[in-house]
Amino acid sequence: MGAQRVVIGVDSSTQSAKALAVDVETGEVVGQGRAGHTVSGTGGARESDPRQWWSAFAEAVAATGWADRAEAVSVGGQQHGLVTLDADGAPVRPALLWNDVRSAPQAARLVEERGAQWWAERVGSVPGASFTAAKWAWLRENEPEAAAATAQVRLPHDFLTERLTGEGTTDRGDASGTAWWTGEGYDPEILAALGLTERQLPRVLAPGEAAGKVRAGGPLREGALVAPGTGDNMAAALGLGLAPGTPVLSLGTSGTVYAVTRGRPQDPSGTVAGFADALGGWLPLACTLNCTLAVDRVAALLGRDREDVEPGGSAVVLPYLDGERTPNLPYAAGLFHGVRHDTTAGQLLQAAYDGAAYSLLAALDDVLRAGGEPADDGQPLLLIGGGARGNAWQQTVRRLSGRPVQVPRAQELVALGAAAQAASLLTGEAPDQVARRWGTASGPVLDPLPRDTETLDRLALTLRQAAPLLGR
Ligand SMILES: Nc1ncnc2c1ncn2[C@@H]1O[C@H](COP(=O)(O)OP(=O)(O)O)[C@@H](O)[C@H]1O
Ligand SMILES: O=C(CO)[C@@H](O)[C@H](O)COP(=O)(O)O
Repeated sequence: MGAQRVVIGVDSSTQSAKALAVDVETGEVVGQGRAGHTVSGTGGARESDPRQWWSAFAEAVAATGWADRAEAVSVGGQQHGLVTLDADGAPVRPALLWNDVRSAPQAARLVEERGAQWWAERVGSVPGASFTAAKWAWLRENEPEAAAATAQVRLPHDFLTERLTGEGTTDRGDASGTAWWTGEGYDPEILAALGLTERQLPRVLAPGEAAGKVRAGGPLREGALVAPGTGDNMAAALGLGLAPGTPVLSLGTSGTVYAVTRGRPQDPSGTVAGFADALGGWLPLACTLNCTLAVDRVAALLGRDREDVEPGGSAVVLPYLDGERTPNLPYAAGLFHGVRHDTTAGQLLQAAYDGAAYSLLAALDDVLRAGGEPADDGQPLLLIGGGARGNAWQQTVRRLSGRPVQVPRAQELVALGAAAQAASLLTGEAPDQVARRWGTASGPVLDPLPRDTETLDRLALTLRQAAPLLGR
């Protein structure tokens, strides 16, 4: 028998770095590690120090016990974040994260200048506040000295990959969240309008092309192969070995709903972002800013455990504590409505789950349609992310979707997808094929429940009627 071959996959997400050491042959997780990040900012601001991502990465990787032996590594990271580096490669300022909504006016201006249809056709997405282009426009306007000091612009996963290899690289999945990459290359017209040049951006690797090798002095074995990495949602799609048309709902800091599609999506309404996946296909996706953290915050305000929900009542909660992206309400705050004397704390908490799941489920068919895949209500919805472990989340999704829900036993699908990318460099297989061989998507399928149309209608009506309160 040959020696055991192990790779490391990392998820550098909003709240923490999570690393898995995985046996290439069997997919068995042989070691894991986790280290937290700090997100700072009040109001609409959300920032993190990229140097802290790097130390959390090193800590998480070391905790797997395989850092000095793993043959290859890959990094999946939170999408969109603007990392600005000076001429020496040091961060000019903290990174502006995907959920920083201060860039909402700049996003609105970008869309106003050229029209939503133009953006959807040109880059697949209508840029909202989360997109890197809007963040760069915010920086130029609000901190011109920082923009002027920026020699290189990176995304979170690019930053970590470059620290490993010394090469400025990215991949098509993460590049598609910038709003300055067309699906074929960087768009010179958009870059010129933003005062950026291609030389400031990383090289976009082809799917399966190695980013390089680990340099000496880092947290991993020198010479280990480094796979391209990608955005966290693209990595999770790889980690599930996702076939075209299978819908996924991810419940984490962000809520996302997406599918791999063969067709290039374009949604001029802006609800669905037309991302690329990490292979040669597409990943239409809708994303909310308020998901597990918002619901946990409501539970804490009510003094309840997160599982302590009760059915019934007339309360509606729109848990838009961070502003919201789907629907596009960056200036909104949370709203409690329909509360009566007999409303219980458990019903209010359930209403917060309902409000957080509502827009994601409402966007599910749009996601499939945008990529030209048929919507089939009988097909199981794959439920992943930290929230997927919670019973209240599972029951909420079953009740509001009316679909069968499959909960993969494997956790940390972003890190697993990154590990599959790393393994594919060693075996020559496609990364999604590796994940299918590892059986990462398998898990119990929960039967569908009758769709709770009464709650869905109440949420839709409240959203419409509350529009003046949720706008600017
Ligand atoms: N057993 C559980 N039940 C419900 N929610 C959970 C459970 N475990 C973790 N979570 C939620 O998962 C979230 C983290 O999910 P994760 O997918 O790791 O987030 P991210 O990758 O965005 O940092 C936490 O905010 C927490 O609310
Ligand atoms: O902005 C998006 C997708 O467009 C988010 O999904 C981020 O990629 C953050 O991911 P998590 O930290 O919640 O996993």
